[in-house]
Amino acid sequence: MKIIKNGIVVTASDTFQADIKIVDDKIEAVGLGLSTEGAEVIDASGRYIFPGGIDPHTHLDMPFGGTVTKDDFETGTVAAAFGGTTTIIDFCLTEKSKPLSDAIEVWHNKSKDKAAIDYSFHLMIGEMNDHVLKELPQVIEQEGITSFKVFMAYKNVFQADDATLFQTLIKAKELGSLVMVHAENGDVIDYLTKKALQNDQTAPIYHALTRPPEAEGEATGRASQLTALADSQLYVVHVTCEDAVKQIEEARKRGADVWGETCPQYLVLDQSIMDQPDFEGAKYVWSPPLREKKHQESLWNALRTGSLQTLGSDQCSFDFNGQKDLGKDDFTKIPNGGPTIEDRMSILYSEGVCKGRITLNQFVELTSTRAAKLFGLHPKKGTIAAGADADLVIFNPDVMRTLSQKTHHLAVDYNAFEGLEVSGKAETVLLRGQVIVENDQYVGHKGQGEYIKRAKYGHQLESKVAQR
Ligand SMILES: NC(=O)NCCC(=O)O
Ligand SMILES: [Zn+2]
Ligand SMILES: [Zn+2]
Repeated sequence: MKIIKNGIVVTASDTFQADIKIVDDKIEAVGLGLSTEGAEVIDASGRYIFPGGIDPHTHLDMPFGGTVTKDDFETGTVAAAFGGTTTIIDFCLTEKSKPLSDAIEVWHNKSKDKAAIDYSFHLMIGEMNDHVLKELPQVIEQEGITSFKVFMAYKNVFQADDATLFQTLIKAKELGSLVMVHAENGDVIDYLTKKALQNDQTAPIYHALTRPPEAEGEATGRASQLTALADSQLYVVHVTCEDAVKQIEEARKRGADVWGETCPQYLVLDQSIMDQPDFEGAKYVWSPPLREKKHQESLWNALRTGSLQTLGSDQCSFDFNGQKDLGKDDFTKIPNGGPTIEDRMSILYSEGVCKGRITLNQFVELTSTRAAKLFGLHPKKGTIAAGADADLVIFNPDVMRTLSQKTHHLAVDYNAFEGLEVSGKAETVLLRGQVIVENDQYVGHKGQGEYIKRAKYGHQLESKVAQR
């Protein structure tokens, strides 16, 4: 038994002083003056206690562009734990010609006995056909995978057509699951990319210039309309720009169930960083790309007003030396993505809460509670309440630190936020009642993270349509 004493408990709805009693892997009680008899006491004076972070968007040990992400389920989840994240949902990539179960087995093999924190999978749908339709109910019932990802971009690689997206929306509704989209117009991007290369525009900045905000806005609007037509629900991953935010806001005003996620890189970095000499811009090649600075204000407003509901990391790291440089002479060959899993929560706390853009409770909602609800993990995860898993972060708001590759816990050879000063630090992290980070050390063990089967219909509880 453990008692965390004297901390300030913060949930998505409340902030209050209380002790937390933990028995085995669960929270047994939250209240003032809990008896410490026979308990191991953790003093949290002057600290906040947050529910463990839930990162709904990661790519660990993922093949992409002829290489594989540098961070895998071991290094990536240890780094996540240092940042206060105790659950991730990783994207399981499928191949069109193979059964879905093959891909899921591959992802289990990548993660089993490796993950330091709890984990689950979303499943990519590349093409809708009779085999997929037949397999989906089993995937949901046996694997507890209740969310499906459709890529509207990456032509000739992951991109699915509108018929696939539409049928996935219809089927997901029938099966109580949620469709997620990477919303960019892949055909337009393909055309712009080919034109750029014909004009010898090969540097990293052209990655951004060939993927304009309009291409994201158009795809977001199209996916939202198809969702309304299918009377289904949609979660838009990595929203980067005003164009896409507007589409989500309009869809929500019309009463549609469209939710959106943004990521820390889009909140604090802008496109100008990609136009550096010596190929440095390759470190910041994401899809969708970093935008002009003006878009950051739209994203912050959307987080504050509830038009965007979650913060994912989109962790997808490649070394600068030896991986990003595959695209030295051609930006289309730079593997897309960056290291963000560890700093996701710190950046939102420091840039969001400390700068008065969001409240403490919104911080918890955006980094944990809403993802738990939308993806069928709540109330086991995402809150501090009797009966929930004791996934907890004891957070010191008074520490100032500088984000850097020298001090991060990822394997990748650079930090996307190098030099950024942040306030606050996840000092002690508990996973299901066990301390896994304390005194700047990882004290858990490899494979401690468990695979989580998620519930169906979680997002329906958040549904505007269902509420009506
Ligand atoms: N975002 C990115 O650039 N890489 C990861 C794959 C994806 O999410 O599209
Ligand atoms: Zn994506
Ligand atoms: Zn992603």
